[in-house]
Amino acid sequence: MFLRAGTAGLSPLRHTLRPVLVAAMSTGTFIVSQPLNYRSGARLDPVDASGTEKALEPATGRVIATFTCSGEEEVNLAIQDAKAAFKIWSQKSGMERCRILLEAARIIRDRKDEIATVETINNGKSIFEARWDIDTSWQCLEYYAGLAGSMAGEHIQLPGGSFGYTRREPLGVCVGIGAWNYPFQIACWKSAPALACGNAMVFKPSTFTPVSTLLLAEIYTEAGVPPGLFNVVQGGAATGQFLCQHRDVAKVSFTGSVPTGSKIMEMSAKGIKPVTLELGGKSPLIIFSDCDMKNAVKGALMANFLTQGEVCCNGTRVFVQKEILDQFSEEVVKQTQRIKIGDPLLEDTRMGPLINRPHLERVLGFVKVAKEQGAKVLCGGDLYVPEDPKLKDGYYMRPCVLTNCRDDMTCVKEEIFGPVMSILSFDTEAEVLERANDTTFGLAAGVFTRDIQRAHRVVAALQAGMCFINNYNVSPVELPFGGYKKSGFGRENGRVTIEYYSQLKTVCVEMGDVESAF
Ligand SMILES: NC(=O)c1ccc[n+]([C@@H]2O[C@H](COP(=O)([O-])OP(=O)(O)OC[C@H]3O[C@@H](n4cnc5c(N)ncnc54)[C@H](O)[C@@H]3O)[C@@H](O)[C@H]2O)c1
Repeated sequence: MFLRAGTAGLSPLRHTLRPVLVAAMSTGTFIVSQPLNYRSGARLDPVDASGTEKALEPATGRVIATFTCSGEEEVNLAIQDAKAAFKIWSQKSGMERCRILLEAARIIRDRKDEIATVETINNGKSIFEARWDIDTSWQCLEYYAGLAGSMAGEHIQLPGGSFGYTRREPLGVCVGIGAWNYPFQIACWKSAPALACGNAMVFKPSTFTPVSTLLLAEIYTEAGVPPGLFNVVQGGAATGQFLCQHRDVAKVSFTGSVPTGSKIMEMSAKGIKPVTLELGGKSPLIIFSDCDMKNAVKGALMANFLTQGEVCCNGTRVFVQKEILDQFSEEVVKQTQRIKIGDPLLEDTRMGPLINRPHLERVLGFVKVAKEQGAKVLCGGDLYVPEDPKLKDGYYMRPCVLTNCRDDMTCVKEEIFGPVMSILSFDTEAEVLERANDTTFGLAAGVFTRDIQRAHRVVAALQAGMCFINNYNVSPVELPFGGYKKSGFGRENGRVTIEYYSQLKTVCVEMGDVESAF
């Protein structure tokens, strides 16, 4: 299969100058030779640099792209370009924006396999899962396309026939900064509401996963957004800082770690820019003894092992009521050992490699410390070397289940961001709530029980922005997603996100004479 390049909307000159992209889409062969920045509706190399980076294929450890990180001048150009496109886009009606976003959603849906393949190659997650990510990506565009046409203000009657009204207006040029675990999906979850509200966006992917966002940029162009409306700049912290500090940026939406989120907030504070922060977590999953055991076990695996455990909202602190601890642990281990690890492009693989070698070593380090602190490894937690020789330099490990865990252990307190589940036992509802909330994070939480009153009572008491009852880690785009406490603020998805990408203008209209104090 060949990677199809979206070309509609490009000038003939640009089109013919465009280098031929890539390559056979199988593990060990994919190379990106095209530029990875996107501005004015075309791929290009940045005019200045703040270093170079290499992107890897985690399955094999191969370099698939070497790229230049954008310097200050390139960031300026991307933002100026977005400003010009904003002038055109913000004047369009909601229905006009709706049609273009629907077309972009259609193209993503049609190219799902190809985009999922690129995502799998650059991120390492299984192709099975990557297709889910692409589904929640086009669904997000469809959802906000649907809302674009009905965005409206209010009309408020005042005394004497006077009245006021409100206009819901876009913010301007928004910046999106993404993490590496859901590269395409994060770019969609930020850009869809931003564009639906009439904004432009400059997006910076993680340096580990620069590739798939370019496909989104090309798709937006093909669907008919004005050139410059969605630009991509590549780079790390330096490029991110140029974006956050830029005076013409109206808003920053960030997905990543707590320490970086705190820096983003500081930089944005100087320009009084609103920020959305989607940060890390150490979420609790509470399994009561009256649960449906089969579903609770499936829920625990969903809560821990998607994308090799590199998921912000994972329920990694699995609290199990004492009566069922042994039975639950035994079943979880059985299911975990069945997870097929290996080449992420194979249809039956369910766990691919971690993102890179340092991260793999960091995750294995957490397992080592857990053992030293008294945890017992029920399964996994060690390196995995696939039989296929082309995978020997990939970053694989066996998914790990730890038991005998205590609340004060490092593996229970810190975000590991790898396939490591910590099982803790509890006696009472009051006790488990106290312990579940004893964390500085508050992204997600889950509860498995057949007692409907208990389920709602428990989620009401949990300090987390996204709570699941009798399931875990499903992401319907209709539901708002975001954190409490140090997991951030602002929301993505759902109707409420319109509030985070727009502002209200109030207009007060006098129908009589001015009543003056003078
Ligand atoms: N809440 C969510 O929705 C969500 C989703 C995915 C990941 N995450 C979190 O993201 C983290 C993992 O992602 P990561 O390792 O890419 O996080 P990270 O904070 O290291 O990087 C995130 C992004 O910020 C950029 N960046 C780094 N320093 C910067 C700076 N000083 N100024 C501006 N930009 C800067 C990076 O280049 C990258 O694009 C985990 O903590 C995970 O929980 C949260």
